[in-house]
Amino acid sequence: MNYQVIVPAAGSGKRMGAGMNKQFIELNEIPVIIHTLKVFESHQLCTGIILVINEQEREIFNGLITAYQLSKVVALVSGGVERQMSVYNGLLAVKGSEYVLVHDGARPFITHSQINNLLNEAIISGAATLAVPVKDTIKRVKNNQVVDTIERESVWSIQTPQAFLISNIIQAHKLAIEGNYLGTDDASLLERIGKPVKIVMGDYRNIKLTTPEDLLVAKAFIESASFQED
Ligand SMILES: Nc1ccn([C@@H]2O[C@H](COP(=O)(O)OP(=O)(O)OP(=O)(O)O)[C@@H](O)[C@H]2O)c(=O)n1
Ligand SMILES: C[C@](O)(CO)[C@H](O)COP(=O)(O)O
Repeated sequence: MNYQVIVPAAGSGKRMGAGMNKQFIELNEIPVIIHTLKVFESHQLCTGIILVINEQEREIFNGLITAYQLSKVVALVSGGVERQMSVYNGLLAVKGSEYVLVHDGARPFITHSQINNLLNEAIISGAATLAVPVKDTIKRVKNNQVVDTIERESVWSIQTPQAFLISNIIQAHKLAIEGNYLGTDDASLLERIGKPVKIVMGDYRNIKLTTPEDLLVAKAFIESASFQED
């Protein structure tokens, strides 16, 4: 099944605190966003990458796309204030594709096999997300006081990519806008309108680079060569 992918990269990287968009931080002398884009560029079923950017960084992104010869980047779309708005802008640029994937620019360790597993489920169910079971004990807390302990077997850490039928995810985004709902991922917009989303087992290495210690982990993944692009 062919697909297009939206890659939101228009954040500011506040929690990373690098003084620049974390997409440009280099791992093994290659910017994070390039690691991410190369995986989709080399994935046979991907017919187009829609990259969502901060307008002020357009020249930098254009330069990188040229330098790394990323021929599948079909559009550079302006992002919004929140991730959800950036993805919505990306969705409006998808053309001629029944399925769409959404993948954070800041998750450079995605692999072809994970994408394939996700696509297989999306074909059956219409909507799917990669995720991994949480390893810690999770408690609900209010005012620094434990409220209760959540049954661990029912809690998963949600990753990207997430895969959707294009018509369903556009409808979910429109209804979220109408309802003033802001979610931290796209699957939640389908959940709130009662549409099922399947979980596909992801990989603990598919981390999102969010805070500075994530960079140490990322460097370790790369140096140990335990991460192999397949
Ligand atoms: N308005 C936004 C906010 C986020 N993103 C993108 O969504 C992904 C996940 O977001 P996050 O990790 O929160 O990135 P930042 O928003 O850059 O980080 P922070 O929240 O720490 O500022 C990133 O690839 C980020 O660039 C986006 O395209 N548009
Ligand atoms: C979409 C996501 O990466 C799934 O884990 C996550 O929800 C993004 O959240 P953030 O608040 O932008 O870090």
